[in-house]
Amino acid sequence: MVKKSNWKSVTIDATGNFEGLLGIEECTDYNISSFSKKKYKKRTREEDSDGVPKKKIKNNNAENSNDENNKIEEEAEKEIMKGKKTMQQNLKKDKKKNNKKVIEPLDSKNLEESKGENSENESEKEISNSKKNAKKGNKKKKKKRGKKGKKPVKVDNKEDDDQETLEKEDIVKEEVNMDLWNIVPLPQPVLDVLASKKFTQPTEIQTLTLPAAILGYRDILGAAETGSGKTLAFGLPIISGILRMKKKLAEEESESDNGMEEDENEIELEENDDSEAESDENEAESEIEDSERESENEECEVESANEECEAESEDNEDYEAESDDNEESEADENESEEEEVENEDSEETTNGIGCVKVIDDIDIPGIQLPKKKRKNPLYALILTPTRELAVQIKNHLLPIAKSVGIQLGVVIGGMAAVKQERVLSKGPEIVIATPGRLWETIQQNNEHLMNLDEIKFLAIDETDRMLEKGHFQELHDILLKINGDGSNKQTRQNFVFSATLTLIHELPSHIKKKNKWSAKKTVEMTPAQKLKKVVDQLGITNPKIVDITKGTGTSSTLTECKISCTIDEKDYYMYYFLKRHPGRTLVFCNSIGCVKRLHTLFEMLGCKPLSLHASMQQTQRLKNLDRFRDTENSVLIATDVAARGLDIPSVQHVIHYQTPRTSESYVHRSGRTARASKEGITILLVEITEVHHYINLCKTLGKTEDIPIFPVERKYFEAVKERVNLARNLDKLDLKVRKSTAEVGWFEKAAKEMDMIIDDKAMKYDLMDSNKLKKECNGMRKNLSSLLNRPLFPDEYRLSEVQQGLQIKAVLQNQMYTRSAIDVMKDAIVNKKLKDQRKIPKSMFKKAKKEHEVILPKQLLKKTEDKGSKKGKNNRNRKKNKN
Ligand SMILES: Nc1ncnc2c1ncn2[C@@H]1O[C@H](COP(=O)(O)OP(=O)(O)OP(=O)(O)O)[C@@H](O)[C@H]1O
Repeated sequence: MVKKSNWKSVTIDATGNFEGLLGIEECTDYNISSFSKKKYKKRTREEDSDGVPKKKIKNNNAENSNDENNKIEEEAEKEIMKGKKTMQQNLKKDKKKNNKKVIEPLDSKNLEESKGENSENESEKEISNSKKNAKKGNKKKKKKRGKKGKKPVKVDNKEDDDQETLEKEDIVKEEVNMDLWNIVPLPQPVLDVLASKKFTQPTEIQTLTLPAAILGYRDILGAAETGSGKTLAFGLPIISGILRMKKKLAEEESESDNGMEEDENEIELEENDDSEAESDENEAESEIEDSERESENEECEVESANEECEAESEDNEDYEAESDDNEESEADENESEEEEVENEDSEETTNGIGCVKVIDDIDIPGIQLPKKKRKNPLYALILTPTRELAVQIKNHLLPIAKSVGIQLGVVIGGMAAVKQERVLSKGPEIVIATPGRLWETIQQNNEHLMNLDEIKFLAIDETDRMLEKGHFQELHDILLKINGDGSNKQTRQNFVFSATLTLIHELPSHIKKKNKWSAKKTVEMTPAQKLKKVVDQLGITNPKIVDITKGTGTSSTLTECKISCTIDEKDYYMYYFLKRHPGRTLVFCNSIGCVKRLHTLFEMLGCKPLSLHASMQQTQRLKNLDRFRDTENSVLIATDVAARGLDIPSVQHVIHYQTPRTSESYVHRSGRTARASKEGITILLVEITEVHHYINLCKTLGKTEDIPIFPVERKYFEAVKERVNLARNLDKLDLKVRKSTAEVGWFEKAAKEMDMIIDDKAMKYDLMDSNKLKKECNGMRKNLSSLLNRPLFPDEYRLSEVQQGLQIKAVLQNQMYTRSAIDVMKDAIVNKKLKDQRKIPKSMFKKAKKEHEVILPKQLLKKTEDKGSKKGKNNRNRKKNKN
């Protein structure tokens, strides 16, 4: 565009009809500049502030300048020739940006046009961005502020609240000392995210694995207790690795671009015979411009990546069709806006200097055009056994990835195919997936998953579960695909993590028996052999093995206990526990049927339980998990789908309603509490048929002592039983009512369809039965609700008095009432130990005394002897007195 201009009047030296012509002016001094993004921004802002619509300005300009353009063009041609090189380089950059567009041979006019094209493209982006921004309104503004705040730059003349945010964030930064993360070089934005989460230092597993993974690029086999931070132990190396790769790729690209530029420059030099000094100047100029543009483009890319990430996170969090529609309609709106903007721009450019002719996909001999820019390749794949875990890992890594412009995508069962397609079409660098859906998507030839054998990072969370025989056949297929012909194996970094990676089972009794008689004996695996098997299955070479599980896999902050009972009593104990020790409680069952039964029963008992199992709808599964997370005293009854990896903050209690079949299951279920150094308690309900599972479990986990028994106050048990029994009966009756109503309904319907005449009497009896049952059911429901309204524990009586105003009592009783299960159990353990100590036989004490006599210094011994003699004298005196 023409930037600065001076106009001089020109005398007309010609004959002809000049009616209506006032005079001609010549532009004598002007500059032509390319349309930089920042300048454009400024311009649009000015226009906006004038309150004049953009389109109008463009048209007016066009009218005024139409007749002037010819002259300007002539003069401009000279100037343009000077800046030809600069233009060419700008052109190249723009071609790279728009990659599908090829500019016609580089004569001066086209250069001019290309300039217009440059500005057009940039302005197109700008306008569409600004429109989008305007639409997003305050939300977007807030986000931008956040971004600005992250940069430790002092900004003057900012809005007050901007400054405030900066100051606040600076304060936060000052408070959080992140020096302990210096073991590895992490980008500042990543450290900022970690600081905001108050992760002031790496956990043990992170300390032991991050340097080898990030600095040594080693494969990692990590076994650490549940809740110890394994996700970041593989997440951070993957993110920082991708960043490094992207940076390297960008450097290589810019190098090859420079090479190409040089070649083209040489051709130019031959053509134009420009002076050396001039070309140097232009080169320098163009370099500066290029670098400016590049940095702008980078910013732009990162921003858009971030936006996409955000959108995606929303996508993934919400599986509802409703939101789908909204998103789609929003996308449509944006598209139409962009179209509008395109039209505006084309009007502008055709009227002004930048007249552009664009031909798609034409190769110009002698000019090597940049390859069509490929969408982000897939760098990393994270595989998990459950959908919830995949979503959780995404949520855990998202803020970190987002801070450095890396996108994450989730591929899990239960997700709508359209949504799945959309997620992958964005080209996320990291895909987190469950094996089943991933394999399905691969088989549908999804473009983003085509080059799985070229991925640079592979993480398998809960690996032992994933590689178990009979599970996840798809995983083996996926691994075959990833390993391909084996050529990329060496360049891929692998992460294998689990809390039970090195847990070894005792041989089952039937194999032991078999071993007795057969010559071919099955030998128990050692942890090393188990790891080797994993390494072989995955095709990993020379991994760094870190095992800090200390044989158990459970956290040291976990308090374990059990309740031995009959199968019938399990409901009583569970109800007692939930009522006596309110708190976020996760109850595990071995089957979906059991989950369903307990859900109905405890719903009737007013415990408002949530449930989670594999045959539920994915939306409901995630909703229930969220509710459980958000409600303080909530109860989630689940199968083992919730056992692995789920990180729900502040789960206080885990109840194993049924003894888990494997020790791995016990470890992972129990690991939902006592996470990240917090305390938690796990209670195992063991009935007689489960004892052998319990014994196996203790053996595998290397327990030398029986798991201690949780103390239950028996005095409340009658009231507990009464309620639970009533609820059970109600449940049974309710089922009967539903059955009979369904039967009557079915009979009537079938008779109608078959045009049968029904015996009214028989029908009447059926209906009477059904109504009678309903009445009975309602009566029982009333009884139960009045029972439930009464306090179960005496403390509760006093609590209700408290509600009437006795506040001092409230404090005391509240303390009594909410006494935590952990405290109760800890007290019980201590008391039991004290009792056991008292139980030590006298002979043991004598022996101990003898040992002490050897160790104790002579002086002390004398004192104790003196005391003993004094005591002896006193005793003798007492006896004498008595006599
Ligand atoms: N460096 C850290 N400092 C403090 N907390 C951390 C740190 N790293 C991770 N955490 C937190 O610890 C909790 C457990 O982390 P994570 O889910 O990664 O554990 P895990 O070892 O994978 O557990 P599981 O074996 O059950 O899957 C999370 O809430 C996470 O935010």
